[in-house]
Formats: sequence, structure tokens, C-alpha cells
Amino acid sequence: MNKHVIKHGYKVAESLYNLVEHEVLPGTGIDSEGFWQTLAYIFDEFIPKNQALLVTREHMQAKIDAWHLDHKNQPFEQQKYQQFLSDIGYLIEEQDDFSISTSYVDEEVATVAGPQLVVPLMNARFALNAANARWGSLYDALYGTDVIGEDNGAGVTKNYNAIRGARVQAYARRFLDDVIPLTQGSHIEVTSYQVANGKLVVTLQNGEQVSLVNQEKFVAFKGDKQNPSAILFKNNGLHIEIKIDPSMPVAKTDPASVADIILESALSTIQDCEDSIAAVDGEDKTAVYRNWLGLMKGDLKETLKKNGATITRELNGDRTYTGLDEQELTLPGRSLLFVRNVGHLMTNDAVLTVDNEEVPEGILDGLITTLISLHDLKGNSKYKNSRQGSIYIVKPKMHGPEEVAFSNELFTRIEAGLGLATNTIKMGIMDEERRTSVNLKECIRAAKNRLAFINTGFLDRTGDEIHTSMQAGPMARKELMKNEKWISAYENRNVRIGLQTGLKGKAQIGKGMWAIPDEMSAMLSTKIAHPQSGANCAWVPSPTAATLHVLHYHKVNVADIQGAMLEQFSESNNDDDLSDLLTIPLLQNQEALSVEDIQNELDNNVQGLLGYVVRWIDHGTGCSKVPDINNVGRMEDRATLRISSQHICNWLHHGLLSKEQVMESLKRMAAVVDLQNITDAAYIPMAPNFDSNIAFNAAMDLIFKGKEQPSGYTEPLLHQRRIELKAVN
Ligand SMILES: CC(=O)SCCNC(=O)CCNC(=O)[C@H](O)C(C)(C)COP(=O)(O)OP(=O)(O)OC[C@H]1O[C@@H](n2cnc3c(N)ncnc32)[C@H](O)[C@@H]1OP(=O)(O)O
Ligand SMILES: O=CC(=O)O
Ligand SMILES: [Mg+2]
Repeated sequence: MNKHVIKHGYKVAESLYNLVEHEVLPGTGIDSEGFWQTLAYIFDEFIPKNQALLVTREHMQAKIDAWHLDHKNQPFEQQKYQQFLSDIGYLIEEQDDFSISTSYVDEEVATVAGPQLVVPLMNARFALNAANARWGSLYDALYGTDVIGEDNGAGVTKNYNAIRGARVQAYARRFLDDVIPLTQGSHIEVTSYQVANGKLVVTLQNGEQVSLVNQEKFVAFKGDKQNPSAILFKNNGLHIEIKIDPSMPVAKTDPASVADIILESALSTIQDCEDSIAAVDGEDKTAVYRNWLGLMKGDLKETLKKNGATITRELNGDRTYTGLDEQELTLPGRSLLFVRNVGHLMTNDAVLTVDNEEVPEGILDGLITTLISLHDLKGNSKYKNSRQGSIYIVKPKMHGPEEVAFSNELFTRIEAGLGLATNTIKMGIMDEERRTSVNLKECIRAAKNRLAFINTGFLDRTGDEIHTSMQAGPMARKELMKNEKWISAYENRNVRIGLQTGLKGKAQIGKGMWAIPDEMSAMLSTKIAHPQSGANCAWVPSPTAATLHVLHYHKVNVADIQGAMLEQFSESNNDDDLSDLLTIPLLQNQEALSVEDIQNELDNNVQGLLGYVVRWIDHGTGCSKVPDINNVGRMEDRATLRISSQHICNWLHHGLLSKEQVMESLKRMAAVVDLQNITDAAYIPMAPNFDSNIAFNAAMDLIFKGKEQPSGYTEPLLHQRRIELKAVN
């Protein structure tokens, strides 16, 4: 067990204590004793409330399970089911209309629509990269991904492939023609961009001088007006820089010496303490908090080897240009950072009660991540995160309004304890549990003075859909879930309620993750649906994906779409989409499933599950790219694991699978996963010693004990097994 320091009746892990005492508190203006006293008061007050909320979850789930068992083999009556959900307080009556009144929200959240990057905060290399992903090279994003085809000699080669490069240049120019068109001709014909009398003068190959159709989109430049090194545009609130540098190899093939198109990309980033990391004890929590501290103090650094060279990565500075008024124009060089705390379920030994009980991790996260954020608010960093003086905390996995009210109250108490004005902490609500989706309006009301985002976390939400209705019958195939009634009702209703509660211009309405990190071409052709649906941000898994997804926000003006939607809502009665939302995605036509279909479904789930779990348990890696059965790399995190484990568990429970069949698949797929990891020297193979392999046992538990897991969450079992592994290593 970790060593602890006793503070006001609580035992604080020594590593955390030292971090807070020596690195966090200095410079915050908060004295040590006052802080530990606040911590103790907050735990005294909120631990019992937190525990009571978890008991409510258990009771509701037990009643839902019982209802389905009572109605087994009877025709399903939707109205009766909904009435039952109301009777048990799962479904709450919506109250009067209202609008949120959140203030001091940064423009990246309130008014400018764009990509939102998510990153595991435990990984400093990635966390820094994400903070710096505010600006990204469009040329690199295109060249390095499948957006540019490999046909006709355009493949990725060891050295620079000029054929591929030419395609990249052409693609980027078509984009410029779309969003900043010239009065005549195309950006591909340009031989020079110059500035004269506050206007952009563009010379084409035929010698003609033209300009922009929308002059106001040209906002700044760098260098000499006759010979600028950068031209800056703004479209839909997002910046585009044409970088001009004749010394760069790619510029030599360009008549206007364009070296790159740099796009403002990840407007905001969520630094994640939750589903993409594996922090199981006080030591791990301290490492995560230390990275957040480095980001808030602006001094986080990571030395790494890249392309044979050793580099030190740190936060990028702001970007400066010359504005059209000849004054310096400074733009943020870093993404606006949110921090995602954990939810209400887990506990951690970073702090123990006097009875050696672990404290709720979510309460600790709220307190420590806020304390650390004081460095940003107090200007202790050479960089600014929130120019509005706010702290952005995403709260995941909350079930219904009373759990949101709990977080709201906790944040108010933390603010008071740390001397902050009430509502300095802005809350992001993940709409990812069914009891939150069905009561979304009331959830928003419960945080209406601090709400900064709602986001459809469809991955957790799918896991909860399966678990909540575990007893109702076998669920639809995983891949086909996206065609089910509930999910479109969920996505549309989230936007509708968000707009009707006044989020436009004040907060984000966000959409979920693109979970196929290497399929950027597919992302480009489909993820435009997110801004088109009225969402002003959507999640991407990497900086490259952010630079590509931002193209959608240049093409779609989300504020206009939201405005039109609001008008439409006021003219028509809203359809009652609650029944659709509550339509359980049961497998239809089970007889049509062949033996092979069932086996494929199982093998695919098992492969993803094992591929993820083995890295989680053995390496403490909370988010991985794992090949599925078709060899497509999938982003796996605890939410996708929740889906696969619950899905197998559900089919097993309803007899579509046998225990032996699941075991056979687990063992066969373990060998496949072992092979996939063969180049990793630190990898511990699962086959053939399955019984003694901790990761393999974790995988079995997730399936065979899946029904009993609270809300079908994977973290209790993952934590238990990782702690077991850490103890033997
Ligand atoms: C349901 C939910 O809760 S979704 C939210 C949780 N999910 C996430 O946060 C996804 C975060 N993404 C990731 O962790 C990764 O992109 C993965 C695991 C999906 C893929 O990782 P890898 O296989 O290592 O990616 P790949 O090899 O293609 O790229 C690695 C490079 O991209 C960078 N990178 C990849 N993802 C990110 C990211 N999210 N933020 C910043 N940089 C990133 C790395 O820093 C690295 O670059 P570097 O060598 O310069 O440091
Ligand atoms: O947190 C996101 C999700 O989809 O779950
Ligand atoms: Mg989630």
C-alpha cells in the first residue's frame, strides 16, 4: 500500500501530498492547512451524498431488470414501459422552459464552431501535442493519410513523392477556392499573393491581378507586403494561413512559393482523466495531476525520440501577424483546454478515510484539477488557457438531473473553498447515460449557470443502452446499432434540447468520437453530418483528424444552421421523440442470423476486447488502436470495451452464445492478439498459460461477470486486475 500523510482525518498518498504541497499550492495564494481543511470538509459533506446516488442507480436497475423479467414472453407495450419508468422516477416530467445563463465562456466554446480533440492526460507526449494542435498543416494531414489515393504512382514512398505532393497541393487549392474564392480564376493559378492598401492582391499565371470575392476574409499577413511570408484569412470564425517560403522543397514546385496551408484546427481539447487512461492508485493519479499542472503552469516538457532525433516538446507560443490596421495581431497558439474528471462511480486510494476506505475519485478530481487551474487564472503561466478566467471541467457518466445537481453543488463548494467566484468552473455534461438522455432538459437546468457543453458520448451511451435493458432480450448486432431508432432520436433530441435551452452562442453542442483513426477519407466524407446537424463541435482522436475535420466547419456555417433550427422549432410542435429514444434496440429476426454471423460477431467483439485489455492491464495504456477482425484499426477505450463486453454478456445471457463458445473464442483470439503484439518486447503473451495471465482473466471477468457490473462499466474490474498486476511486478 502507498505511504500516506494524515491531514484532518484523511490519509493522503505521499506522492499526491508532495505534489500538492511543493508544486501545486505555491503560487495559488491558498495556504496548506486551509487547503487540507477544505478537502476534509468537502469529503465529509459529499461522500455520503455520492454513495446515496450510487445506491439509487442500483435500485433503479434492479427495478428495470425485474420489470423485464415480469413481462417476459409478453408483447412489448411501449406506453406501459414508459409509464413504469415514470413511476420509478427514472423518467422525470419536464418543467417550464428556461435558458442557460452561463457567462465568461471563451469564444472557442461559445461562438466559433470547430473540432474538439480528446487526449489521454496521463501521456505527456500526446497531451502536449494535443494542446499544440490548435494549428495544423493541411499538407501533412493530406499527404500522410488515405484522403489522397495511392493510385497512379501517388503512393507513400520512403522519400517525398512529388506525384502525391502535387495531389496534395491541388486538393488544398480546391479547398481555398471553395472557402476563399478569387474574383476570377483559381488559387492553383496564383503566382503571387501581395498586400496593397489593406487589400489582398493576387496575381494569376496570365498576369491578371484579382482579389477575393469576400475581401473581409483577408485579415492579416506576416513579413513584407510585397513579399509576405504568410497571408491569413478568416472564414466562419476559423483562421487559414497560406505559408509562403521559397526555400522549402514543396514551394519550389509552386508558382506562388506556397510551402503549406496551416489551418486553425483543434479549437478546444479535452485533457482526459477518464476513459482513455489507466490511473488506478495514488501514484497514477499524481502523475496525471502533474501533467495537468504542467499544462496550467505552462512548463510541461517531454523529451522524445522522433525520426532518429531527440526533441523536447513543449507548449507552443501564440502566433503573431500584422493586421490590416498595421497593428500586431496575436492569435492563441494553443487549443483551449478542458479537463475531463472521472464520474461518480470509482474510488481511489490516493486519499483514504480514517477507516481506510478509498474516497470517491470524482470528488478528488474536481478539487485537485480546480486547484491546479488556479495557476492559469492567476497568470502564473507565460501562456493563457482561458482568456475569460474560466475553468472547464467535463463530467462524464452522470445518471439524470440529481447527479448533475450533485456535481453542480460540489463545484460550488470547491469554488467557495478555493476563493473563486461561483460558476468560475464551467461544466460539460456528457450525455452518455440513458437516464441523462431521457431527462436532458432537467439535467441542463441542474447546471444552468455553469453549463458550457453537452456532448453525445454515443459509445458509453450504447453500452448503457445494452446494460439497462439486459433482461429485455438479445440486442441488435453491434455494427447495426447505428441504424436503431433510439440512436437517431438521441442525437437529434440532444441538439434540439440544447438549442431550446439557449446553448446557441453560449455553449457547445458536441457530437461524438471518430473511432477509426486511420480512415480519414471516410471521416471526411461522413463527419460533415455533425456540423450539418447543428452541432458546434465534434470529437476527433488525433491532431491530424482535427486538421481534416475543420474543413467541414469552413463549409458549414453552424450558427446559421442553429438559427434556422430554432426558427423551425418555434413554428412547429416538436415531435415527441421520447418513445423513439426509449425504443429498446432488440435483435429483430433472430432466426435470420446464421451460425457464422453469430461467430463473427463474437470473434470481432472478443478480438477488440482482448487487444485493448491486454495493453490496459499490462502496460497501463488506457486508449489503444486495435485491429478488428477485418484488420481495421479501431480506437478502443473503456467506453468501447463497455459495449463489446456487455454485448457478449447479453448474447450469452439470452442463449445465442454458450459459455464454451465464448471461452473458445477468447483463447483463439488471444493467440491472434499475441501475434499482433509480437514486435513489442515488453509484451506478455496470453497463450497458452491463460489461467495465470492477469489480462486474460480480466477479459473473462468482463464478460462472465458483466451482468453484475454497475451500469455495465468496465473500470471496477480493470482497476482490480491492474492493481493485482502492479502488486506482483
Ligand atoms: C469514448 C471516448 O471517451 S473517446 C475519448 C477517448 N479517446 C481518446 O482520447 C482518443 C485519443 N487518441 C489516442 O489515444 C490515439 O490517437 C490512438 C490510441 C487512437 C492511436 O494512437 P497511435 O496508434 O499511437 O497513433 P499513431 O501512431 O497513428 O500516431 C501517434 C502520433 O500522433 C499523436 N497523437 C495521436 N493521438 C493524439 C491525440 N489524441 N492528441 C495528441 N496527439 C496525438 C501522437 O503524439 C504521435 O505523434 P508524436 O510521435 O509526434 O508524439
Ligand atoms: O465519452 C464518449 C463516449 O462516446 O462515451
Ligand atoms: Mg464516454
